[in-house]
Amino acid sequence: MLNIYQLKFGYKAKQHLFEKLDLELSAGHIYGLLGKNGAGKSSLLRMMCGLVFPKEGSVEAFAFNPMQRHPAFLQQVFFVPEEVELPNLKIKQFAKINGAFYPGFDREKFNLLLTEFELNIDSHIKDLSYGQQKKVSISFAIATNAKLLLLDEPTNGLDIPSKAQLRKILAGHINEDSCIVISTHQVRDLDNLIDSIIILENGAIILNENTERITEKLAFKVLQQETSSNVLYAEPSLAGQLSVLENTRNEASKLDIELLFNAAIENKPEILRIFNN
Ligand SMILES: Nc1ncnc2c1ncn2[C@@H]1O[C@H](COP(=O)(O)OP(=O)(O)OP(=O)(O)O)[C@@H](O)[C@H]1O
Repeated sequence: MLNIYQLKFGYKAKQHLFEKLDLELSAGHIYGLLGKNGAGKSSLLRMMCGLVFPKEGSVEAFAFNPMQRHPAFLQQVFFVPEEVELPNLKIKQFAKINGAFYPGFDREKFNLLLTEFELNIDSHIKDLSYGQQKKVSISFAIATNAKLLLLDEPTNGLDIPSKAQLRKILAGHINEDSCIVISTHQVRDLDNLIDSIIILENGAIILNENTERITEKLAFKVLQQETSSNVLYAEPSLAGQLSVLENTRNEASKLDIELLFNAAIENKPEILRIFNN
């Protein structure tokens, strides 16, 4: 679906945000893109849809080079930025004008999603709250049926019931021809939705694995003390030490994305060793 090879990129001539970054995304998956503030998550999403260009290396998305901004490519990709900016129109006018650009745009689906988010298609966008505008943007993005859906912090600004609705909607939207990449710090909002985790750190991808393989290789446990030599990372909690261990005994455990992220940042060499074995 998308291949990034040996990517070098920076906004300034001598400062590189990415160095030799490789990434492969497959259709049928919902990826969670994680990284610290400033790691370059939004920049990477922008690169995937051809809004910024690499200095070296290549990006290929379903046989297109996003840099060329070919209409047939742009019709198949949709990026929802963290801060949405919608035009001063009624929702229905917005959908009519912009939907024309996307051959796969499904008006009925758009109406349905608006209803699920309790929005009225006759409302004027300028009368909506920030969270409501975000819902319009996400609904439109999903209704385009784009192959590649890129969402930057989609749950920011959404109220608690809407986060659950968004999870349900995205889970129902994914199919074997499409791929969703969600950049987020709010990992708990997307728990049980994301099926693959990408961690971006220091200009490179240090982890790109599906959740099954992660729990095959790692165990997430609450320990009363750090007794096991397999502990890769631990942090205190009221219940005990929240710990990430190498899963040498094939134990079943539930993935804790936040803990995984902290383990990957704090103990990168060991995490790399385990997944590259
Ligand atoms: N248009 C721009 N011009 C110059 N520098 C930029 C631009 N956009 C982003 N940057 C810089 O690139 C770096 C990565 O920014 P980016 O927004 O991609 O990171 P991020 O991982 O999405 O961060 P956050 O989690 O804080 O949203 C930051 O140091 C930022 O200041």
